[in-house]
Formats: sequence, C-alpha cells, structure tokens
Amino acid sequence: MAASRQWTLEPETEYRFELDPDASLAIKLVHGNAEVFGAELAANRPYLFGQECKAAIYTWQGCTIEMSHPSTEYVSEETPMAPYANVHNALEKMRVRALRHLRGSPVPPSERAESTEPPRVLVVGPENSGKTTLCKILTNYVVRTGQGWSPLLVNLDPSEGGWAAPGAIGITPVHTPLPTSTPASPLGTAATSAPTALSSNALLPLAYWYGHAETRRNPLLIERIIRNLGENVKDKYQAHPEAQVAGFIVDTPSSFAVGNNEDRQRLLKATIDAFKINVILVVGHEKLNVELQRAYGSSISVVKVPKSGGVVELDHLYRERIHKFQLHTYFYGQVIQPPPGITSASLGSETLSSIVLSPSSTILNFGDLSIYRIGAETMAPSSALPIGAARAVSETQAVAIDPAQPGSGLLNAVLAILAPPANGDDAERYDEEILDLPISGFVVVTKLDIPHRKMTILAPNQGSIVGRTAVIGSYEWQE
Ligand SMILES: Nc1ncnc2c1ncn2[C@@H]1O[C@H](COP(=O)(O)OP(=O)(O)OP(=O)(O)O)[C@@H](O)[C@H]1O
Repeated sequence: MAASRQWTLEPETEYRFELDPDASLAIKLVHGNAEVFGAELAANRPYLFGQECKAAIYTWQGCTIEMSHPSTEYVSEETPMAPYANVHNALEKMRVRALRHLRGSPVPPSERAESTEPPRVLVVGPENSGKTTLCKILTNYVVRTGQGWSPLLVNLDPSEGGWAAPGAIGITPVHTPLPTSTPASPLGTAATSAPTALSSNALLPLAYWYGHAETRRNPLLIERIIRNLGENVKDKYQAHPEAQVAGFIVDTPSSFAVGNNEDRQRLLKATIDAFKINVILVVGHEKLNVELQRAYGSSISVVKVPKSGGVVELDHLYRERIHKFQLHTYFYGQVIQPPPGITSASLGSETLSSIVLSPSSTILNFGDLSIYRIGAETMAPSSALPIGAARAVSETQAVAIDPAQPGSGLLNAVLAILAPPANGDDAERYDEEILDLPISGFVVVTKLDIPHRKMTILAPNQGSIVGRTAVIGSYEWQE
C-alpha cells in the first residue's frame, strides 16, 4: 500500500478511527487476529472503509495492522469487549440448552432448573450508546461459532436504515458476519437493493415501511409494524424448530430509552410481546436499568452492560448525510474511491467492482401506481393535541394521494413499493391492509408532468411496478 503505516496492537486493545467526508481508509491485517465489531478480518487483504465511517479494529490476542491513510485515530486499552463476550457466552449457553431440549438430549443435573428457551434479546439505551454496535458484535459472534446458527437481527430504529432505506424497519436472518465498511449499510447489504441480491452475503429482510426517522412522529404506526413483524417472523424464517435456537437480537431507537414516557412504555411492551423477549441488555444507563428491572425483572433477565468509550456522538447533520448516502447506495451501489495505491480491496466481504448498480428511470402514467400516505401529512404526537380534540385523519389511516394535485409532496419523494396483497382486489379491506404489507422495494419520483399526467420514476432495477401500491413517507431524494 502506498504511504502505509503499521500499528501493533497489544491483546485486548482496539484501534479506533473516524473518517472525514470524502476520505477513505484501507486496513490490512498483517499479523495476528483482529475483528471489526465482531467480524473477523482475513490476513493480507485490504478492507476499505469510507463515507465518514467510524469504527474500531479490536484484537483479543494482539495483532499488527497496516493502513493506507492516517485519519482521526487512537488506540484504546479500555474497551467493554470482555463484558460483551461474557454476555455472548451466556446467550450461547441458552442456545445450547434450547437445542438440547428440542432434541431431547440429556440435561446435566446442574442445569435442570435453567430455562430451555432460546435467547430473545432486546438492546436498549440512550442515543449514541453503541446499541447497534453491540447488536452487531453479538450477531457476528453467533455466526462465527461455526454451529450453523443464524440469529434473527431485528432493526426497530427507522433512522438506522438497516438493510433497506432509512424509514424502514425489519428483521433478517444473519448467516455470515455483518461487515462494517460504511455507515450507509450499517447492518450489511440487503437483497432489496435488487442487484446485490446476487451477492453471496446479501440479507433477505422482512421489512415494513414506517417512512420517518423519529418514532414520535407516529407511534401507533410503528407499534403496529412491530406487532406485524412479531407475527410474521415465524412463518417467514422459523418454520423449522431448530431455526429458532439462535434466537433474536433486537436493536431499538433511543426513543425506547428516553423521552415521552407513555409512547416509550407502549413501544417497549409491544416489542417484548412481539418477540417474547427474555433478555434485556441496557447499555450504559443506570436509571433505565433500574426502571426495567422493576417493570420486567420478575420474568425477564435485565442486564446492564457498559457503554464503549469509542462510541462517537453522531449529530443531526451527520445523520442526514448518512441517510443521503443510504438512499444513494440503494440505487447506485457503494462507490468509494480507494486511497492511492489500492487497486483491489474489499468492502466487507464484497469486492469493489461487484457493488456498482445501474438503476433505471421510467415514465409512468399517474394511474399506473396507487400512492398513499399513512396518517396526516404532519403528525404531531397525540399528547400535543388540545384535550378532547380528535385528529381529522387517524395515525393509521391510509390516505390516497392524487399526483395531479399541486403540493402533493410527491416530487423527489422516496416511495416504498409494497408487496402485492394476498386478498386480491377487495378495495374496502385494502386501505386497511396497506398497513400490514411488507416492502418489496423503493423508488423515487424524480419528475412530475401534471399537464400530461405522467411521472418519472427512478427504480433500482427494470422490473415493472405498474399496478402496484406505493407509500410516501417524509424522506426526500436530494441528488
Ligand atoms: N469502539 C468504537 N470505536 C470507534 N467507533 C465506534 C465504536 N463503537 C461504536 N462506534 C461508532 O459510533 C457510532 C455510534 O454507535 P452506534 O450506532 O452503535 O450507537 P447507537 O446507540 O446504536 O446509536 P443511535 O443513537 O443512532 O441508536 C457509530 O458510527 C459506530 O460505528
């Protein structure tokens, strides 16, 4: 690598870095072992990071790494990896017991009183406490055990983007370690961005469209989606009982930990019910830990885990830039200019050339797509309404949008295309059913021609969407 530098890391330390906008970084493991949030690095292969990525290379036994490009960087000897590994070991024991129980294998006397349920883990904590990172580490550790277990990773943070676009929440079985290359795909690449479906490690999520970054915008809708996820996950991924053994890891938005108490309690309860949560990990928040111990401690193990000093405070503008990257990546793939001297490198487990996509632009008639908005255009929380006041449009009502109407909000809007309904054309039930349909992909309205009643649609592939149902949220395409 050109202008490369080497760092030797002592055992149980990590090299942390933050990238500036437009900077990229290639890191190669020269010697020893190392991992990025639980995903192991292969030796002598440059891994590329970009798009303002902030991450850490951790080593259990010590290593030498080489990097192409200096950035904000430091080595830390204080990490919470030992307690995180302890949590993983405890969860692993639950999986072993669950499998033994399923297979009717003998149980050691010391474990007869223990539960035989697989771990169904809820991770909660305030903003920037490292919840997503902890979920990734725990997931990657399960996949690495070589037992063939595929945990179900649930992303309930609509601003995270998960495996689809920002505004979506969903669930996916994870079969191979989740890469950390850019914040645009914090949980790996989804097969919903159609062409990467061909790649070997694409995730196949069950995703629903919430459409906004903040849960307080429409808590009733997000609650309904959470319950839908819980109901449908079994049919979709867990038909075989042994598929349930790896359990769930549920990542949540910070609004589950702080903020409006009533909504927060409702969403927590909905999640605990939907996924039959039996372990709650509270990341670095004493008060929340005590609160959850009191509320759920009799039936659920509530465990406080430390926050990593490496977690970076992400501000609002950074999050907006990441949403833009995510949408761009959904349509165009991951394009990162490697640092000088790097010609072949990997983004996670993908090679650089495999992840450039070519979206298509199509002109549709207004009548070709049925477009809805869920709830009113601006949804203030119910608690903000005057006492006794009712909304003109309820939070979970699907309202049809007429593209010919000036101010429809459609120009540059990101639309989720919904999976076709199961119940055919029963129009009356249909409005209701829209809320319960998963996403099959996303498009953007790039041009509206009202006089000719036509619109130009950017889609990730060339499949026809004529006759489909789309839902608008509050995300805009800003290219
Ligand atoms: N040990 C570490 N070293 C360097 N960067 C880290 C480390 N741990 C986490 N980060 C980075 O800090 C940022 C915030 O972490 P993360 O997304 O896990 O927090 P969160 O609590 O899930 O955030 P949110 O409030 O958005 O839900 C991410 O960019 C992540 O990659």
